[in-house]
Amino acid sequence: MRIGHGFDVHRFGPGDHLMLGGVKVAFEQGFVAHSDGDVLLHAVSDALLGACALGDIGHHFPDTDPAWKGADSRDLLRQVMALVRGEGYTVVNIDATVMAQVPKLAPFVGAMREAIAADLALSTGQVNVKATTTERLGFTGRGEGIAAEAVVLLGSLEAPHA
Ligand SMILES: Nc1ccn([C@@H]2O[C@H](COP(=O)(O)O)[C@@H](O)[C@H]2O)c(=O)n1
Ligand SMILES: C[C@@]1(CO)OP(=O)(O)OP(=O)(O)OC[C@H]1O
Repeated sequence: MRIGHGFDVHRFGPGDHLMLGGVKVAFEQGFVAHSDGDVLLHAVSDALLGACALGDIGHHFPDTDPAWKGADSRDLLRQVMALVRGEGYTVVNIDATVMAQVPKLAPFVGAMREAIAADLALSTGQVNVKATTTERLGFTGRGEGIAAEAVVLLGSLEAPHA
């Protein structure tokens, strides 16, 4: 078995929606990013890569490469999962936390879990997403951006729970 951890931050900038966990969330700002800025999927992707000692998404999809300009982070996540399978692993479970003072995310959490589960060929019971405000403290609390953290547990493709 292998464990992995991911963390990512994106600041708010001009825009009218956020992509979070593969879900479009209407908002008065967007994310500043090379890709669609989906900070939750980036944290999950980094956790998967971390569990396999394969570096991070900045290594695999550099923000200097025009190929990833405006990229759909669900595409990046699926590519990361292909790398994980190539190493002989599958996901046992994922737990993620989004730190966001705004917007209110509880109504979107179910759809985020479904999107992540679909991209990784998991059941929704293997994917948990949580949100917390950080109580108006720090950059997230001031509403300057959003942070996300994820941990994943991988098992071997032959015997996932061994
Ligand atoms: N952006 C957010 C942040 C939090 N929630 C939900 O509100 C509840 C209370 O949050 P705390 O900051 O006190 O941890 C919690 O259950 C979160 O799910 C949210 O929907 N959107
Ligand atoms: C996702 C990538 C793709 O170029 O760019 P960003 O959307 O800027 O996201 P970040 O987490 O800052 O860096 C990882 C990059 O690989």
